[in-house]
Amino acid sequence: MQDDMIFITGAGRRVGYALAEYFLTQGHPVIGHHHRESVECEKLRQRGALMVQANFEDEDSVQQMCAQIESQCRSLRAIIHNASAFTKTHADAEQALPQFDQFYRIHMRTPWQINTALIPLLRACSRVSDIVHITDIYADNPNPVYDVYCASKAGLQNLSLSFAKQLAPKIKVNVIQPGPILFKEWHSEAAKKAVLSETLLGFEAGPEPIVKAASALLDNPYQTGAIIPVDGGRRLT
Ligand SMILES: NC(=O)C1=CN([C@@H]2O[C@H](COP(=O)(O)OP(=O)(O)OC[C@H]3O[C@@H](n4cnc5c(N)ncnc54)[C@H](OP(=O)(O)O)[C@@H]3O)[C@@H](O)[C@H]2O)C=CC1
Ligand SMILES: Nc1nc2c(c(=O)[nH]1)N=C([C@H](O)[C@@H](O)CO)CN2
Repeated sequence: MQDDMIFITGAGRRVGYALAEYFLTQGHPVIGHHHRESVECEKLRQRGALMVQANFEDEDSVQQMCAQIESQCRSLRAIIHNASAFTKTHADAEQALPQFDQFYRIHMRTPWQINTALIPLLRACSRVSDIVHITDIYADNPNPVYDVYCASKAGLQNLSLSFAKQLAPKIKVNVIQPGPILFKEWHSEAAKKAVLSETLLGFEAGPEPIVKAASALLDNPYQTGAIIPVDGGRRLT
């Protein structure tokens, strides 16, 4: 059983993996969630992280993951909700309707289910503990091409504010809103160029700015209910 662990969802790749690497390097015990196995998962295991698997569309899978965490962890320093799906809304309504379930489950129901199950471990932390939800600047100002995704991120953002009200002062709850952090492999060069032309600072950030924002939130004793854009100014254009 370990104390004051940091639990990161979607830790098997990209931003989530960068977060797990950083907090391990800072000396924190880390629990990393993954949906699919990856080379990065094995690297985290080799560094001593506890890796847990779950499909966030399946509430039983999530419940089993939470039970596994409770059996191996005496307290949590933080939960960072990073896991997410990202697809355009299908043009065909019949294909779009299942996306509502997918995004609702991954972005709203599962973060709520995890927080609710693991609040006792957050309260058992030796100091004030944290929940960080990673949403999107699109939660405030949606891109209609991704309307269902955006609405689910807005729902997560609103849930975050309820958790902040419910859990203070022992647990802080904050939101990070990324902008163009890491494109997908399916983004065309033209699409990337268009996005960055609308981004004041003009470059694809990489995961480090999100790591910096998460670390700053955990270190700041006087932020809860905060919503922090990390977007190169994209939300202003
Ligand atoms: N990348 C960007 O430019 C931006 C990112 N964001 C947000 O930042 C966060 C990190 O972004 P990024 O690293 O690109 O995220 P990814 O798109 O790479 O997804 C993160 C993880 O979510 C997990 N995931 C997807 N579906 C499921 C599922 N059904 N059950 C469990 N886990 C699942 C995946 O796990 P696995 O790999 O194990 O399958 C994946 O590694 C996300 O919340 C994203 O919405 C917001 C705006 C911009
Ligand atoms: N889960 C994800 N959410 C988002 C991603 C991503 O890769 N995974 N990417 C974006 C876009 O790249 C956007 O930031 C650039 O237009 C948004 N959300």
